[in-house]
Amino acid sequence: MDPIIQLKGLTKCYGTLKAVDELNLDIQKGEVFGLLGPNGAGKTTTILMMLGLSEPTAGSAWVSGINATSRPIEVKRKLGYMPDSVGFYDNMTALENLVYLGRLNGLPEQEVKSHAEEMMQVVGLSAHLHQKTSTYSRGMKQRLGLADVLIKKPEVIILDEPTLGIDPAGVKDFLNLIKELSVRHGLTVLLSSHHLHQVQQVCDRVGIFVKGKLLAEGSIHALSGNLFNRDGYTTAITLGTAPLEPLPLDNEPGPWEAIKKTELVGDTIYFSCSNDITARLVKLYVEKGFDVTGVQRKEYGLEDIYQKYFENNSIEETANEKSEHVIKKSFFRKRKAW
Ligand SMILES: Nc1ncnc2c1ncn2[C@@H]1O[C@H](COP(=O)(O)OP(=O)(O)OP(=O)(O)O)[C@@H](O)[C@H]1O
Repeated sequence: MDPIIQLKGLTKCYGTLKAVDELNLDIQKGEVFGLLGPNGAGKTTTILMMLGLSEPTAGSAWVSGINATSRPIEVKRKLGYMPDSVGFYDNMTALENLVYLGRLNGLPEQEVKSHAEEMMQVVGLSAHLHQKTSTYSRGMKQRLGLADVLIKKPEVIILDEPTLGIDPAGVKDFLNLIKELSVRHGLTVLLSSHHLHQVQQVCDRVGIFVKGKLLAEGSIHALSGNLFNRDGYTTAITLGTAPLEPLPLDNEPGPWEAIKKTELVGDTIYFSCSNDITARLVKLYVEKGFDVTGVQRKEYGLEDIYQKYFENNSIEETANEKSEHVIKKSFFRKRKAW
């Protein structure tokens, strides 16, 4: 099946600055794709080109087989875009707001109200249909924003930092809702965010952007696998009594040639290996009569993946309040021992 989103050599220059640099990306129908990158990486510029709101310098963006640049109006019918802050008419109720937007989007008069009510139900706001949006919390406004995006029955929704300013419980609910929409309704979701933990929870695949280029793209599992291939597997074994030195394995039968480095720190031995031999190591220590009190196999999460891909890129801090603390936390957080 053809990808629902296809970016082919997509490039955007502002004067001498290449904001987006020959971007190639395919996104399949029903996928939840996470766009990750620091401020100024080119995410918004890419989204604007997909929406047909900005013209590429070179290359093309396709949505449902429609060229976003040459047929922007048709593309907008396929796409729903939710910016990081959604505005409503405060003096109108939530339902009135939605009905108004539905009419603007050309929904037939006989179905606009029932469809708006249905969307309110989908996003969990049925109990607040007739409440003025001025009294809505930030989390409720984001849900209403989603209903607003869904009302025109898009095939793809693009969400820019959708959980900004929502409390942790609200974030969890919102992410679950996105996932559910994707699974139940086959909706394709493009989520632009700095919140790595949230992206990890909800996205099938991620793309890591920096300085207009896509440095890596794939499932978290695949990207994590790449790092294992590059850096190897690490297993930490903690013993009840601190050994004087790691076991000399030279004369033992087993896959020990996989071990590249061994390090003893306190009562924990760290093994860096070319493949995963955790189970064999535990078995060996138990057979030798040691009390094994802890075993940990290093797993790469999205934060590690992000950090690794940025290792050789200097990160410019910006004054953008929106994500400054999140970026700092992700990039400069003291690494754990391993
Ligand atoms: N209209 C414009 N004119 C000139 N430069 C621009 C324009 N829009 C964006 N840029 C520049 O292009 C680069 C990419 O910006 P973009 O807004 O796409 O990044 P972003 O990844 O969305 O960042 P953020 O996370 O801060 O929203 C930045 O260096 C930005 O300053």
